[in-house]
Amino acid sequence: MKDSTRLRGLYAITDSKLLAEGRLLPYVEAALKGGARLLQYRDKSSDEARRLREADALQELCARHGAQLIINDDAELAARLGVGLHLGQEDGSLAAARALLGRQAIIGATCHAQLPLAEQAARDGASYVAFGRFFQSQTKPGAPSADPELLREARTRIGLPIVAIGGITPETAPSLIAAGVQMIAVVHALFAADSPAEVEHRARAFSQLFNTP
Ligand SMILES: Cc1ncc(COP(=O)(O)OP(=O)(O)O)c(N)n1
Ligand SMILES: Cc1nc(C(=O)O)sc1CCOP(=O)(O)O
Ligand SMILES: [Mg+2]
Repeated sequence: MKDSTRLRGLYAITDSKLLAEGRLLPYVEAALKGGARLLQYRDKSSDEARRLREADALQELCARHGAQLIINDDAELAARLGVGLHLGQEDGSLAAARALLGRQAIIGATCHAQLPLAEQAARDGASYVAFGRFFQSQTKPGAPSADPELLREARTRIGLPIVAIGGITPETAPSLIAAGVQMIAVVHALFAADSPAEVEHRARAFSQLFNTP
């Protein structure tokens, strides 16, 4: 499948606090049932065995629902599972990750609000570039802020799918989609929910925003 078709829609990102105590798999499955196309496993712990176990289970869920698994920060784990990777500016060389994971792997890069970072990521072999944070984020309040105006220029200068992230809700997502982003990456507005049914409902609301022409 071409990147342009698989890299579009809701991009769900896990959170170890919101998805603790047995919620990881049922909540992620609900997000996938609600239409999430990409799932990022974002776990900042150093418990290698648990990370491998959880990523393995998420890979199986993603395969069942036709979604793509992306590992945050950890190129070795992505290589071990043969899945995608998301790297920030402090997370190591994107070009080296591309060499490790191969041409087909989805590799994303955080570019904050800086088009030159996105242009460099494109040269280094990124599959998508991520800009943010566009709104107040409960998950990462200290992330540098970005103005949605940036997206219009990004669309003309960067020939890769664009992800928007940071405090995005079903109410704020439409303006970003109208500005040309292909994916909306969400943690809190998706997973801070009381039940899997609520997560599925929220995922569906985000996903439907991509159905309109
Ligand atoms: C889709 C997406 N965009 C941006 C980020 C942030 O990555 P990074 O700057 O490396 O910060 P951490 O997520 O590692 O705290 C992301 N994870 N996903
Ligand atoms: C992990 C992350 N990176 C960001 C960036 O701007 O680079 S914002 C963010 C958190 C996204 O979670 P929420 O949808 O809860 O705001
Ligand atoms: Mg990172």
